[in-house]
Amino acid sequence: MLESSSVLLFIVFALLFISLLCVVLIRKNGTAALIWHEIIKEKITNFIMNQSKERRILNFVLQNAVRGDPCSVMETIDKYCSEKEWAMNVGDVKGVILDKTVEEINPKVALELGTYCGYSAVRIARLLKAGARLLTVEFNPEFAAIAKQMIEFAGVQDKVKLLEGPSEVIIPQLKKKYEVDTLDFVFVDHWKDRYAPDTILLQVLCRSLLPAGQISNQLTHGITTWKSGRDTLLSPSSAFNFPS
Ligand SMILES: C[S@@+](CC[C@H](N)C(=O)[O-])C[C@H]1O[C@@H](n2cnc3c(N)ncnc32)[C@H](O)[C@@H]1O
Repeated sequence: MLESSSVLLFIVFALLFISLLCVVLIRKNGTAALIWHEIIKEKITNFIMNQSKERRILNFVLQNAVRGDPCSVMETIDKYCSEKEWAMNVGDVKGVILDKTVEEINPKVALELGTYCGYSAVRIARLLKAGARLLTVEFNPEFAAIAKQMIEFAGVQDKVKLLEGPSEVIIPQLKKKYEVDTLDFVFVDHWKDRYAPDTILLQVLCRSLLPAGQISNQLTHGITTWKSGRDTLLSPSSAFNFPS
């Protein structure tokens, strides 16, 4: 009797110790925090609410933002993601750098690789001048559906075309299927392993209209890598031209 109660006591203390260890780890270690928040906690919340995080973000926007006001949509997404759940939007800090680049380049045709919930698409689209357009590429059907609603709610749907599918399939179709002759601005923000191959794909597609030897220079000079190393802005000094 005494033996079994001391075993039970040991288990309780061991569990308490492990829980305490986990809490300290989550607070002190970035990777542990990421695993807890982004994998374990998110999966539990999705299961309990029977709803994805991206759907929760959209619902929060639909309930709290002003329809037809892109800035209100952006602010509401930022509020949700800073107060409730982190999400992989470019966010308000890096968003300011994105804004500056878009304003500086003033693109007629812009391309975004990686739409997610549409945050950066709304952010870019609100700065486009009349007649300019943004093509944004997303291969996850759930994210694409959410982004479409987000873009429409923000009132920028006339400036944004969402192309659903993998970037490596969409990029070669830009010229013929989507009537793109020139790309003035590319925001590369999809999965990291596609950064280089898709950049090369864009290079190859515009090769014949650029003087030999200038392509790599032009691209190297045009690329700004964010501090986090995650997102890349591709803003060549002159546009990407697609050969006819
Ligand atoms: C970091 S998120 C994009 C965030 C978004 N630009 C923003 O700031 O609001 C990356 C997105 O790229 C998408 N993605 C990743 N690889 C892709 C590919 N090869 N083709 C199309 N979409 C891709 C993912 O599904 C994800 O939604």
